[in-house]
Amino acid sequence: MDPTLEPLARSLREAPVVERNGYDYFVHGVTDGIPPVEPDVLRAIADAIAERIDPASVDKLVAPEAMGIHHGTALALAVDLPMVVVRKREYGFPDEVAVHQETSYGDDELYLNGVDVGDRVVVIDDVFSSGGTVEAVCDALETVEADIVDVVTVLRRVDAADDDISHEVTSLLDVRVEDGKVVIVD
Ligand SMILES: O=P(O)(O)OC[C@H]1O[C@H](OP(=O)(O)OP(=O)(O)O)[C@H](O)[C@@H]1O
Ligand SMILES: Nc1ncnc2[nH]cnc12
Repeated sequence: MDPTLEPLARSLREAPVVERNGYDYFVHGVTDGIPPVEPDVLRAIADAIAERIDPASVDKLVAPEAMGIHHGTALALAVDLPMVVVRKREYGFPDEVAVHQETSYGDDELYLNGVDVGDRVVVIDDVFSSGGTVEAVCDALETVEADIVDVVTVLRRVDAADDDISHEVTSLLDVRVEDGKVVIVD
């Protein structure tokens, strides 16, 4: 493991796990904003993602609401790129694209604005679980004919991920939940 991610790994092992619609949902600053996420952890995440992408060949970062936003923001500051938020709120702008998001424990509508034809984008999110959110965001980006350069999530739940998704996803840490605890998978 990247040694700068050790504090993140340590705190994940202590995260409480709650049941959400039959799904083992861990609660952590990275994925939920509670308990507080330490600046060093946020910085280490942004730096580790920055190392995995080539900012010179990217026009915009794209982060889904809500928990992609703090990681997208920290990365945008680190690599000096603009960031678009995929909202759960409809604006009704002429080029808005609406997609349906299905997660491991619920569903919602997502609305993409602010990405143009040919934009080279990197998608950033906190966690890849079933892959439903990444799939919905990528569908919306394909609808506007953006060029999806990379999809990066901080965490990947290897015990929930659907391998049959259309885009390769890079994650900083792979995790699973076992006996009510988060386990880091090497
Ligand atoms: O791979 P999936 O099964 O789609 O799960 C991952 C998604 O689930 C959470 O979003 P959610 O919309 O539930 O909540 P949030 O608004 O707190 O980000 C998380 O932030 C990811 O976007
Ligand atoms: N906070 C969270 N904990 C565990 N799995 C998740 N999948 C999406 N959000 C999650």
